[in-house]
Amino acid sequence: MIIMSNLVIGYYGHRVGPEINGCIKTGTILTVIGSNGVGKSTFLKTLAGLLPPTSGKLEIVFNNKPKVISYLPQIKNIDCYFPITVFDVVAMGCWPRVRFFKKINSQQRHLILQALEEVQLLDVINQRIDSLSGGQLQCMLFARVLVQQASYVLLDEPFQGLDKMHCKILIRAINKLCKNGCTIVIVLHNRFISEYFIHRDILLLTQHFSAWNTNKNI
Ligand SMILES: Nc1ncnc2c1ncn2[C@@H]1O[C@H](COP(=O)(O)OP(=O)(O)OP(=O)(O)O)[C@@H](O)[C@H]1O
Repeated sequence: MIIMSNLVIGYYGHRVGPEINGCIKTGTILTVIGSNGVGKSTFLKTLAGLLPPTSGKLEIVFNNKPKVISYLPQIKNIDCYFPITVFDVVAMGCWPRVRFFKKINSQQRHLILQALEEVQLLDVINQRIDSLSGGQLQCMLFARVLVQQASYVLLDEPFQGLDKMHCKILIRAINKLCKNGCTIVIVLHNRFISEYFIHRDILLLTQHFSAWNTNKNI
């Protein structure tokens, strides 16, 4: 569960967007919507621990779950020209457990193959990532998220540039994660995608207020 009390987010003490109060329940999918520049990505970065709250309180409760938060930034912020294969990128999801320069074991290899199968990328496993399409790249990065086996998954516009087929693949994988007890926060521009999520909640951010809504008709 994530509890936010009078949470104000921003950069270097400068406030961005409204004050946020509320709670993200464990095992739910929260979609964050709002106009450009209102602070959706800033909110995710704050949840990921990459930015400190400007003021207010943010509490992330893990209980007995692993203290792992997986964060997938917008694809425009990712260097896709690095000479590395699909397998290697997804294997990076094991790093927190394996540490650098150690070999992955057969169990981890199985996890990587399973994640690539989930997003239907097994056939490009040994390809360099600069040979992938935008949709394949996005799915590969999501496969890395799956390998991390996080308690919280934070996704910034994961459907950006995806066709219908790849959207379906991702929606199915996100719902599966949720069924397995993961808590997921997704920044979305197309709010209608949230209708396909199970156990969903919506957070609307505007310049002046934040509002929660469990029904889709915001
Ligand atoms: N690194 C940064 N340093 C200072 N200000 C920033 C930084 N990144 C973003 N901002 C500012 O914070 C505000 C919110 O940006 P953010 O990216 O969170 O908005 P957003 O709601 O995700 O927008 P979009 O829908 O366009 O992706 C914007 O005014 C932006 O200029």
